[in-house]
Amino acid sequence: MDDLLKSLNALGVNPPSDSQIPELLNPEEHSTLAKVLAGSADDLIEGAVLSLLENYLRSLKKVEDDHNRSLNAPVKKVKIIPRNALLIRGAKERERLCKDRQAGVGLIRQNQVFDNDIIPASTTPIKDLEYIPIKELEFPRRHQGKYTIVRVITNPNTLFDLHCIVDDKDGSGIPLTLSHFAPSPTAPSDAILPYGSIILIREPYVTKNGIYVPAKSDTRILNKDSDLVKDVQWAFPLEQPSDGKDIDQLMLEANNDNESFWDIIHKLHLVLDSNPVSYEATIRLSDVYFGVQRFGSAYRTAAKAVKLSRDEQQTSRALLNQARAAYDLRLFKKAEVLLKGIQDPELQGEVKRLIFLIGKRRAEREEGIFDVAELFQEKQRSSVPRLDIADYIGPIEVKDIEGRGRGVLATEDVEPGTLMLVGKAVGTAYPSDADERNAKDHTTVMELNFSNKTLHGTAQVLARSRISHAIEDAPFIAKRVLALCGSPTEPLLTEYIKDGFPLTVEEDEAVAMLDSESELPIVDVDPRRVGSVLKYNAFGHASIAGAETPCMLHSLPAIINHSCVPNVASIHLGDVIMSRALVPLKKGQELLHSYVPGTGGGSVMPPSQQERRGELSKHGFICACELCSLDELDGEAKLKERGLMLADIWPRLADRARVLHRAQVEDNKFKTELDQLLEELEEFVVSVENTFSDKRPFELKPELALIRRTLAQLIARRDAEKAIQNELLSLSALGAILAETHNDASNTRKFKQLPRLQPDSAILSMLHIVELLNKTDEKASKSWFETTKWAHDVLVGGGEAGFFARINQ
Ligand SMILES: C[S@@+](CC[C@H](N)C(=O)[O-])C[C@H]1O[C@@H](n2cnc3c(N)ncnc32)[C@H](O)[C@@H]1O
Repeated sequence: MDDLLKSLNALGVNPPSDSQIPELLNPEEHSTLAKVLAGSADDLIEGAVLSLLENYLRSLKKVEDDHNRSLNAPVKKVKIIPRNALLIRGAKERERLCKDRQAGVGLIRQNQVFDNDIIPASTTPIKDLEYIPIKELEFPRRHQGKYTIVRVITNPNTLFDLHCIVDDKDGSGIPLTLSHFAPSPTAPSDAILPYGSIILIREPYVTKNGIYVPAKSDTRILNKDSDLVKDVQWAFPLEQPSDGKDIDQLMLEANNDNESFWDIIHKLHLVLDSNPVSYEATIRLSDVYFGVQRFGSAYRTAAKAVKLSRDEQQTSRALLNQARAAYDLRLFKKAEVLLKGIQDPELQGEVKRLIFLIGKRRAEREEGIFDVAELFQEKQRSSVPRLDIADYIGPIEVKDIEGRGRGVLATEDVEPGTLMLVGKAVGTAYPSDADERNAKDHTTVMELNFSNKTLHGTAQVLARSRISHAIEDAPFIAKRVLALCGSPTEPLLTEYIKDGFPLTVEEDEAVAMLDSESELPIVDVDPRRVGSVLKYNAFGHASIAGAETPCMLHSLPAIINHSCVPNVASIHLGDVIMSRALVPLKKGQELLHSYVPGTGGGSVMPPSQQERRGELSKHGFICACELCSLDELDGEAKLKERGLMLADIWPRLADRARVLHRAQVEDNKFKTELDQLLEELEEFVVSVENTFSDKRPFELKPELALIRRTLAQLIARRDAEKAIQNELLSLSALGAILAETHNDASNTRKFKQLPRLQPDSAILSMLHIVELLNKTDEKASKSWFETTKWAHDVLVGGGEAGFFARINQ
């Protein structure tokens, strides 16, 4: 990949964007991609780009073939390479990576993963394994029943995978690759696995390139005084790795807020290596962990700082950090206890603020009281929003549902608009999280798995790593991830589902895990299991085409099963999902929302049955919802005809409509074009309408909604009445049922049933009706405005303040 990028750069051509990456792998897309990448450059450049893309695919094929060959090679003993040669090789690799990083503007990193189905993570407990030294390892094979212990002797390189040279107590050296080890591609590996770290590797898998560890849970980082290594005599001593900087200098740099969090963490580790009892370095380390969302580490480090503190002021400051971390981990009782211990008068303001926030979070958790308007604003303030809210579980329960695994049911009859549940993501990855070091250093990760032919983009890879690391940081969240399904055919992990829902751990138990003096109870987190949980449960994992969208996992919302016509409106606010009843739900009725992008909101053409089936195919079920049954009535031929019309004719009509809708000057040319387009749109509506069977008993025809709305926008200049009719038809197409008295100005709830799909588009249609009526019938307009606010409250929540916060966005 680097070669491809360098060659494109030499031609003066931009690298492919996140969303263009999948096209690199599809030879049929190459000519279009070459055209787009070459832009207005001449044909010669376009031809050169095309041949670069073809070469790239050929080189990938070669990598795949080499890999497959190596898997079938006869087993041999590893060759022990002289230690010096290995050290030089390690240093060179690192130098190359540093250079790449420095030149890293627009850098795309490719990460080809081969392991998935071939090398599963080890599950054998360490006590059942026997030690094996490096010199007895063989390749290619997994050493079942064995473990080895190695020591990092070169500073590692990273890109999720971590590469370094290690030796064992006999002094034999070998390259080591640790898969999924880094939480981010820009995190300096020295912060994650400092030089000198001692690692136990369960059932090591060895290839011709050295030891390859497929899952982080196959390793344990051992303390130097651990029973397994404290008496070991290492054949070679370690050299001091402080990059030649003295401790004061490192501490000074670690206090610089302009440095990246991971760089600071690295420097603080070096300081603490030479002075483990430094309060200053420990408290600073706990500060910095908040920035990388490591609240468990922040908590434990702050607790250490409390012990190291030398006066009241230092103790108070460390207690405050520990309380903040407990708050972030939603351990409110513990946070309150810690806050009570803070004596420093200067910190009382912050103590009060945290007590206030705890009260707010409790009201959210216990009573479902949320300030939606404030959440909208908070979301707007950040490009990578992570909102401060508590989860809420409304009148719902989780039960097994025949043919669907588990599902979420209402525990009482509820009215539309009732808040059913609110969930904050267990882990969130925004593609730009990969650029934390420097905004210009755009890192795109493409992970291509040859064995199962899947391709993951930056956010998806990041989410998997981050969630795996988050579990390690706060092991009590393991359940919230690993109790979710890993695929429609794989069994659930019994140890995580045995206590049922809501997948939380009692606060005292969680605190005991964090406070434990011994090493933390280790949860076996196989990042590949986390990856498959994400694939079937995360929002933003739908397809690689969503490479630029965030990827996030919400444990309870993930249990809601799918319908193309939802009965709950699940809205996304940053990393939060709020689900409200969209129809009156009966006790025992199953909550259903849509897994298919485009059914939730925005002015996009709702997906056709074929597109919905495509999106759902990985889930292994054929949807039999209301809409799918209606589409069945249309028959194959008509569905196909509709699909073709929408793919071929609609985009061009929509483009022309967009231009005319925005036009400022209404000259003769504009008028002729508008007449013509209106005529074509009316004809198009009729043709699309004809693809729906007469047997459909109601108006749910999502594909007509956007066309009707577009027509309404254009026709409004000519005929307000007709525009209103089209908006009403658009709402019906989204599943709304109008009240018989919807013309009546005194009726502020114009619907028997609110739209079931695309709530945002529906709100826009309603606002357009308000605007159109305002010119002719102020009373009716006001009444529709009240309806719109009510509809917004039912669909999205937040009352009037929420409505205004949202439409002002
Ligand atoms: C996000 S999970 C939903 C929770 C899941 N039922 C469970 O027990 O963990 C998605 C999986 O649920 C199942 N599922 C969801 N909606 C379904 C439906 N309408 N019909 C059948 N299975 C469904 C599929 O196995 C799908 O892969």
